[in-house]
Amino acid sequence: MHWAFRQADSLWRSQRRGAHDALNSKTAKEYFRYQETESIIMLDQMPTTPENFIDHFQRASTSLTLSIVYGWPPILDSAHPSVLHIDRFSRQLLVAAAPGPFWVELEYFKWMKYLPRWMCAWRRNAENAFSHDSMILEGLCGDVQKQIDAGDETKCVAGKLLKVLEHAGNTFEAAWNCASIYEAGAETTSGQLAWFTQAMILYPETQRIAQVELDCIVGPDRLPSFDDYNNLPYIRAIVKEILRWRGVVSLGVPHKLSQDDHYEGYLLPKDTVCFVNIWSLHRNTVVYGHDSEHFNPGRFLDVDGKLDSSIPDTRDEGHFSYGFRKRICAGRHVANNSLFIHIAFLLWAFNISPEINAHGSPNLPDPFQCIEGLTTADVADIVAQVKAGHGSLFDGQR
Ligand code: HEM
Repeated sequence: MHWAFRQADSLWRSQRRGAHDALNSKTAKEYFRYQETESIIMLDQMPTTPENFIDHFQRASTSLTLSIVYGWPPILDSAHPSVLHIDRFSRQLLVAAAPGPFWVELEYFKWMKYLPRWMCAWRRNAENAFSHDSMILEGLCGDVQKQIDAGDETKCVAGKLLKVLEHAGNTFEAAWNCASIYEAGAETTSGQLAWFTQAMILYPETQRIAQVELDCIVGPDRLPSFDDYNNLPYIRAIVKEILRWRGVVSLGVPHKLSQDDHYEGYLLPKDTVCFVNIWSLHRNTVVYGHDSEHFNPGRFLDVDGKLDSSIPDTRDEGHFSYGFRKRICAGRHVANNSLFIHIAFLLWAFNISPEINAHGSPNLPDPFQCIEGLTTADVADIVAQVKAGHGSLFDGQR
């Protein structure tokens, strides 16, 4: 079902090909417009309820993924049923993927699969969640299929995958395949933004360096955009460092060995479930230096301030948060772009600082009010002008 956990068989290969077509570095540029729109909405809404910053991040990430995967217009409400659904779906997945009740039948107590259903709460929960989710996901894909049948040109990922998988005659797989992208893309990006907020509070000097860069390149009279990408190396270094310092998938995605393997004299038998300790790799002082525990975007810049992420085996990412080799995250270009533009917008518009408590000292790091103030009084005006210019993108919201 969820193809991040699927064996690398022929169906996985065709899904991966479809996802590559839809999410590769070149195609990812087609989504710039959506990503900028989500940043504008975030800037517009954040000052009203800055304490709910995580809700704003979740709304933006879910809305973007729905646009990319199913071609939806932006959703504006962080309590929209789709935001809540993706949140519940991801939590279920985390529980199912972690060693625990859902592994009993699969791995260690195989005899338990012969127990009657009424004795197995884990099986009932999994089956109920599966039927419920399948219904929602098939509905989402079904809407796209109707558009295709009506002859509408749809550029969304679901449209592309439905065409690829049509040959295999497997629309149910297409529904789960799209859902895997939808799920993989939403919570991860918003989680990274939450860690970004914490980094800005704990390392205010990095926030100031980034804001000086934004002042020089963007200035106060317009919003940042992807056209500034090459001229904002420090913001791009922040993206890499957030993923290294506090990657949201710090133990990777568990995979089963397809054959016996040997590591440092140990036999790892076929079917062993393996995790990669990415957290530990990111604290390797030989690779990242003696300050590897700390948040320091400067580690990704050379002496001329240019981006330098030449860490072996990371496909130029400079970290392992997107996984490895043929299973590497299919959406990493989209994720990097989202993080870049959201972070540029947030630091252009706001100072992120901790709440000061009744004793005059900051509440670090939690609980905290993250947004203390706008960097310039004109932010609201500029956002309003840009929203007016982007009129069509804000039409037909769900
Ligand atoms: C900061 C955000 C993200 C992080 C940290 C992240 C991380 C990961 C990791 C660790 C994997 C598993 C790699 C493995 O199996 O070893 C993965 C797989 C995947 N990710 Fe991401 N991801 C992010 C965002 C996205 C986005 C935005 C999308 C899509 C729009 C996406 C789509 C996928 C897909 C489809 C897979 C399954 C690939 C496969 O098994 O072949 N991810 N991601």
